[in-house]
Amino acid sequence: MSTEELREEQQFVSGLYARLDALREEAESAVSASLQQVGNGLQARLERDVLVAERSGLLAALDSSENGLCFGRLAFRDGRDHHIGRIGIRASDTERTPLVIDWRADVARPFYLATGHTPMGLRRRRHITTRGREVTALHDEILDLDDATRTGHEGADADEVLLAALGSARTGRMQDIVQTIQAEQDRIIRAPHRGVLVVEGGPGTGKTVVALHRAAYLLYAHRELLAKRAVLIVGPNPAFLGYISDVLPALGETGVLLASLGELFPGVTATGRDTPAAAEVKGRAELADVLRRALEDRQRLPEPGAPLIIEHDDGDLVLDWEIAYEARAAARETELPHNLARPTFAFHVIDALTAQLAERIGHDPYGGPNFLGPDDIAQLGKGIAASAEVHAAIEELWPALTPQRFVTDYLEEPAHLADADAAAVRRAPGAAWTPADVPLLDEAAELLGKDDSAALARAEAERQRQVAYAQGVLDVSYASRTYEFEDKDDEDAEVLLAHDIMDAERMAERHEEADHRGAAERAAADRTWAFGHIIVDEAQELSAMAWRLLMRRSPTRSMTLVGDPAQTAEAGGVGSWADILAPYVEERWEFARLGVNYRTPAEIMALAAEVPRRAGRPDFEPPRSVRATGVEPWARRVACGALAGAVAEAVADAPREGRLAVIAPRDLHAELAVKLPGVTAGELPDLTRPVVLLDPRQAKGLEFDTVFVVEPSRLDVSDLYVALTRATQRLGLLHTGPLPDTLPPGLAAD
Ligand SMILES: Nc1ncnc2c1ncn2[C@@H]1O[C@H](COP(=O)(O)OP(=O)(O)OP(=O)(O)O)[C@@H](O)[C@H]1O
Repeated sequence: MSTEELREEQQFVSGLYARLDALREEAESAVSASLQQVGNGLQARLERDVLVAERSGLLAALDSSENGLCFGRLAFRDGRDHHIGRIGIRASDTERTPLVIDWRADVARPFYLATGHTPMGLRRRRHITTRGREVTALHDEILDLDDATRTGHEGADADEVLLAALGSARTGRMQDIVQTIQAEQDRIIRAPHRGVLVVEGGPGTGKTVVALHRAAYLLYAHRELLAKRAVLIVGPNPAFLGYISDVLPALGETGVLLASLGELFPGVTATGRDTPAAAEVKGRAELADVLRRALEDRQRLPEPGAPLIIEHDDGDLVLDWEIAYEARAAARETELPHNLARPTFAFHVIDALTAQLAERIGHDPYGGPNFLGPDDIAQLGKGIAASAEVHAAIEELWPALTPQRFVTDYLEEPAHLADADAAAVRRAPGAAWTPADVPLLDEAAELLGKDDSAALARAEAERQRQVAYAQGVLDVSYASRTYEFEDKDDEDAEVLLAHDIMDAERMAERHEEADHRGAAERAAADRTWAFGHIIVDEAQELSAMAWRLLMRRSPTRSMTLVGDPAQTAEAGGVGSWADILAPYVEERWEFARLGVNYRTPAEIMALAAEVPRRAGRPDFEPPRSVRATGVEPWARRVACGALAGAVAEAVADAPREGRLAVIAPRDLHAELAVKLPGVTAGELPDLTRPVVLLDPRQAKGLEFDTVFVVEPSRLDVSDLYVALTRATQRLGLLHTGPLPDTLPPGLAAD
């Protein structure tokens, strides 16, 4: 009986792959045919571009669905029967019957949420396990206890599929979890996209993976908006972003920008590192005010009685305190950013100097009216406005500044800070930018403002061009027919049909929306881009200044923030969600908690939980581990000079499967690396290699089958907690001195 079920399921899945192949072939030949098309004129070009863009996006989605295309099946009590997969696919018949439903569609929801208690209309839920295109196993859960039919695939343990996924060897890249999303995670993934949602959870509770699936879900449910405005995912560092970078493409989504804070100021690469003290000072909210005052300092006046003397063909001009003061007051009164207020300052200075010169040249010694007429004065003014010397004087008093110039000058001579703080942030000329500098640059860019009238004019011209371009397509009905390979609850399927689109303006917008990757790329290059949704991982690490930057990128405050205050490492990290959010949304934010640890086995978590408990939080409750392995963590004390050798020995003895990390203080890396042939280390380690050497900060957010923590007594509380919670199977500690007080005495030797 069970083989019969398996055979039937295989037949269905094979048919599905045949349909996938056919769709792929169609899309491929449509792309190559249109690329060969050498039509002339706007209409032909548009026809080709629309097709190529749409079919290329379709192809990418189809390609990404090759593995695990179909992984579930729902049998409803009312007779409906749906297969669930990575994407929705319809048959080629005239009704375009849905063959498989996208996991994000509402109708797929019982796959994740239904329980024996709340069956959501289900009779049976089936997990389909595949290897390539072959169906290897079925797991059925009976949700309607009155239903006596049995398939022979009823599992004794409903979590079998989940446990298999969790116990499998790591690859160095995060995988998607569409097949095993848990109910508490599903609720977060599908939460409404408006407003701010905070997701808190301990290590391994799936915060990162849930955030990524939420991005995929939001792009599906609100594609109109989000494909155009793009989704931003902020992670702690580039290595981490590399680790998670496969998940969204595997879910068929590319309209997402992954970036660390240090990458959020276009044109700046933050490769430097701050001391903890410098990062803390730079992250304080008061820095916004400090920079504002520092900029006011750059709006200078000559000393009273010591005016600037400007050489001029018609005699020296005197730019004194009074003239500069009046000009500065007028410029400040505009309340425009510094660079945009500069023309007002310049205008007043030039005006005053012109009056000065006119007074001198046209002066009637006999007390009569000035000899010069308005035309003569205008002529004089032109001469002054064109004078390089006058410009230099204006530049000295009210310089045109770039954010880079201003922040560089500020950090070389920090003002408005206590001496110790100023000493912490002072930087040497030519030093590299650090991630904590990026919010300062962004703040500076706001204070300085940019004259973007030329860019706006260009954008408008481009829009007009797109509209004209789209006009051509309205007659091209075939060319703009695109595939709906997805069912998306039918009523608002994502179909772009030219003949549905009534005016060229709207068509131009639609064309722009279809360019998902384009939106993410455009966003990456535009400091003022307003994202459709922002997801922040390790949100507890961000400083007050970093939040200011992110909130500017999210004027609609559509955000998901995930984090774990117990893992806060950065001194500048903000303590509570309420403190972070109050300035921006007051109390209007939602909170969700994830309470199950899917990564760390119970044995390891029991040890890790001791760290916060012994560090002053005796009531600390870690997330509950979903599995135990029976393997206890161990500690090995070795003689001082024997540490690297002992680590190498432990690595050599460890099981080969999966990935292994040695987590050690940075200054030990050189001596450890020598003893670990083939190890990967440095700023951007290749996490797919079998053995990786990391410092605790780099290990944040990552996971490995086996972890060795070296010299735990040298790690502070949160770094130690993070390091201990990275293993999915085995944990060992290697140390030369006594273990820290934050670990229980009598930890088993291996
Ligand atoms: N429902 C699930 N099915 C399968 N695997 C899951 C599920 N939920 C989480 N996982 C796995 O658990 C591991 C931990 O997830 P993730 O890294 O997202 O946790 P986290 O809360 O961000 O952890 P940390 O705070 O320690 O970085 C990952 O391997 C993830 O794929």
